[in-house]
Amino acid sequence: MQIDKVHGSENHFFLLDQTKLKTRLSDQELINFTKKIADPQTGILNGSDGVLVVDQSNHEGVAAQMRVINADGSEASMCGNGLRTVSRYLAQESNVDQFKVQTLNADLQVSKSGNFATSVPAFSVEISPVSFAAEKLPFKNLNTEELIDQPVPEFLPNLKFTAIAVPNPHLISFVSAEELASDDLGILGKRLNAENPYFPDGVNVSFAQILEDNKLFVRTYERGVGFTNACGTGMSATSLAFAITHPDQGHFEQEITVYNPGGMVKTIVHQIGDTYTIDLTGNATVTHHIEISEADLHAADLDNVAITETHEESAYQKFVTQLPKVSDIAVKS
Ligand SMILES: N[C@H](CCC[C@H](N)C(=O)O)C(=O)O
Repeated sequence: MQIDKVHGSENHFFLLDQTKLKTRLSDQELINFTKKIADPQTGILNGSDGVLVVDQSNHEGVAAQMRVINADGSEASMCGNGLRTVSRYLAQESNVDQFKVQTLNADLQVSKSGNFATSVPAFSVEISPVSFAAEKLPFKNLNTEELIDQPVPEFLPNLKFTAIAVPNPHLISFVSAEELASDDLGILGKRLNAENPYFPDGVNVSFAQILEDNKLFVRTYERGVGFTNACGTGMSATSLAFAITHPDQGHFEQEITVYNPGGMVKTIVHQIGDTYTIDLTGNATVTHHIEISEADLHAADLDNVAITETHEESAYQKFVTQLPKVSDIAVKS
């Protein structure tokens, strides 16, 4: 049995296709396997932010199903960077470049897009459904039904926050370069993902710096994970918050470039009536193939795996090196 190590913007995952197994891993086995392999101490290849689980879909017109198990064993309703890598995997399996993938709450349109750079394949995925409603995030005890560009001194003084479910929950603040570099994001992220009165299910927290018109840098503290190199749904939700709260700089229906600690993605934010959707485009990189027996998968035993490197990472690193330095862009604006 082969599993892959993949990444989108260096948001790393192991990809497991349950349809290739004689017996599928149960939910408990998936949790055990994820906790083991994703942990840099007990896992392989420095661990990951989680495991992407591919399975059959029984929805009509849908190619397959993707589930997202976070590094701590919790399940996320969506993963934007992960969906791009799952899309690439499915496209290669089926030789089809455009299809739908079932996620926990929605069937999402995906498609192959032009390479991001030489030997850096890229995919585009739909991020939806979007909601601002307190019960959808969910959040409570904030005396508001929607949190859009509002100060919340209980979180941090002097910052404004926007909460968006896409449909996994995100809390976003547009901040200065100094604030971005401070410890505040980690402290707030930890607080809102421990037991707290506001986000009972935890929340992915993103701080964004506006670099120029349609250009952002986003850093995310993820629920179930901690600091990540990049969070696809986070960058998508932040792009939407940008267009809504800074309409002079962030524009609907125009490409937004989002830099992150692991690279860069492109987003386009759409509004049809009062419905929002976001397109997220970025790399879908396979760094390793891993051979593991079916019995070892079920037992979460990683002692006898055989790892082969694909050599795609050097092309990705070259692409990252060619990106403009965020500090240079920020100084220009
Ligand atoms: N990294 C993912 C999101 C994982 C979400 C997860 N941490 C949660 O909502 O629990 C992304 O690229 O969209």
